[in-house]
Amino acid sequence: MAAKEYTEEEVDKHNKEGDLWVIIDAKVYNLSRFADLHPGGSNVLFAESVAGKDATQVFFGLHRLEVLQRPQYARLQIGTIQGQESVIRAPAPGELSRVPYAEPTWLVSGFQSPYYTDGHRKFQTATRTFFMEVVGPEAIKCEENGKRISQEVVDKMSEVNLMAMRLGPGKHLQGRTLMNGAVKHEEYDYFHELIINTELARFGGRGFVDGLLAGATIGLPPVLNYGSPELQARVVPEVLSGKKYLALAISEAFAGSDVGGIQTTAVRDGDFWVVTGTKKWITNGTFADYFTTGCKTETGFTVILIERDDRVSTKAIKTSYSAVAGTAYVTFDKVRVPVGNTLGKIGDGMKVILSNFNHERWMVICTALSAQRVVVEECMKWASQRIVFGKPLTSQAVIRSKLAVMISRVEAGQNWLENITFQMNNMSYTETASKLAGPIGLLKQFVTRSGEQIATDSTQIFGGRALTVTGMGKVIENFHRTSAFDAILAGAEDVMADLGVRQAMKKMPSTARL
Ligand code: HEM
Repeated sequence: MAAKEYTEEEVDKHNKEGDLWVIIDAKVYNLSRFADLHPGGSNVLFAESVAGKDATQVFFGLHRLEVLQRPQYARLQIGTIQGQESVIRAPAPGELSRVPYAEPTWLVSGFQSPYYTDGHRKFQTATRTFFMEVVGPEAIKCEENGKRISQEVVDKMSEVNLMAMRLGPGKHLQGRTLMNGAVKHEEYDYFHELIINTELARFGGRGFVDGLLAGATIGLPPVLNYGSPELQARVVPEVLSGKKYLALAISEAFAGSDVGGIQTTAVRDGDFWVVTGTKKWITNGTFADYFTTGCKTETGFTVILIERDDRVSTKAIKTSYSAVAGTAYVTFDKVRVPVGNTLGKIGDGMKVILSNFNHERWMVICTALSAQRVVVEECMKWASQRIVFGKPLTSQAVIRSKLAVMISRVEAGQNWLENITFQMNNMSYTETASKLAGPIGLLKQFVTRSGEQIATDSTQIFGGRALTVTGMGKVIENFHRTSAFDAILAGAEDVMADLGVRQAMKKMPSTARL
């Protein structure tokens, strides 16, 4: 950090080509040599109100704070302004945002919650710190370059048992040290998992949310709940330690939400299944070693764990979100799979898949809501720092009205989510399957419909900046481009809405009349 102090008068003398200083947030920057390299052009820097002056307001109308944190730009700072203190700073690892509605109320000072304990708070701090320090830089890099998450970061996630925790509470956590001891395995509940899902979606990249081994999160539970002890003993440790990767392979070009229509077939040949067919939109499929696969068998629908071999081929599908998710088209060409790899009973695959769907959908709700809250924070900051006609954007009633709707949607979703999470904590796995499928479906469609509205409103607030992949509006651009993923993956929005109502109709008492 440059220690030299200057007065504003001294800085003002450096206001021309070859000798150009500016002040941003009480810090003095020497832009003399940088001016010609400035991505926004050199002439804007020589404007009378900028050269040698305090350019804080104009700077934050055009750049994100992270620009000043990049090493190549941070080193342009040569000192500070005497008697002034810099006030703008990025949150430290683990720190909560103080922007209103940027955090759920349970994390806001002075607010109470019936659901969270001090243990959850401690876990939240440890988890946010971990994500900001270890995962965040990787998230930003991978979202941009489309490369899969590095083994180095996966290894660090395994050290804190992140993958295991993402499967929810259960015996698979026994004997593991969770998030460096921030929670004991017997205390771990769905609110801890909600915290993880919230933290992992805070980096403004929807592709990375799925690239962060979402495939195993949705594909391993069937192994854990329905695999034979031998299969579990081999596969579960490999996947939870990040040594092997796993994907859920249900959807096909032939069938999506209508799981019953799938065409991949498994035919018995002695102690083996011979599996033939294709799967589409398989998250993490490009790099998966195992595929939890929905197959048509003689007696119905059966789920089988298929290990990658030379009869399994995967091809990346170009989607509108980042290739980091490893979305694949998978072809099984007469793959021989031991019958011992069957998950659940033969012909009983629908039960395996349906019970798994609830947790998957709940997870999508958590991450979608978290991403929406990030959008609210971006809009709150932008609307405050963007000056139009001499006033901040927040002075426009139409902007405040959009913020009001956005905030209300996120808060409504959050409250409903916490209620459902509380029920999950107090129901058995089978009870969850029978009682919560409908509410989870309804909540998912509510949250994803909100997401579409939030995408539209935030784009209006950011204007042209929401249309560029980099710069001020990059989070909004990403959200707007990808919010439909949440509305489709794990069950299409309309199907979710319908499921919720159909489940409710089934429970209508025969005694009820107007
Ligand atoms: C330490 C000082 C500065 C640095 C390191 C810097 C760096 C950058 C960078 C990296 C960009 C590319 C866009 C982005 O990544 O956000 C940019 C764009 C720009 N900068 Fe600067 N800048 C500085 C100061 C200023 C100042 C004082 C002005 C005042 C007018 C300015 C005006 C612009 C403009 C107009 C753009 C284009 C913005 C857009 O495309 O939306 N910059 N600057």
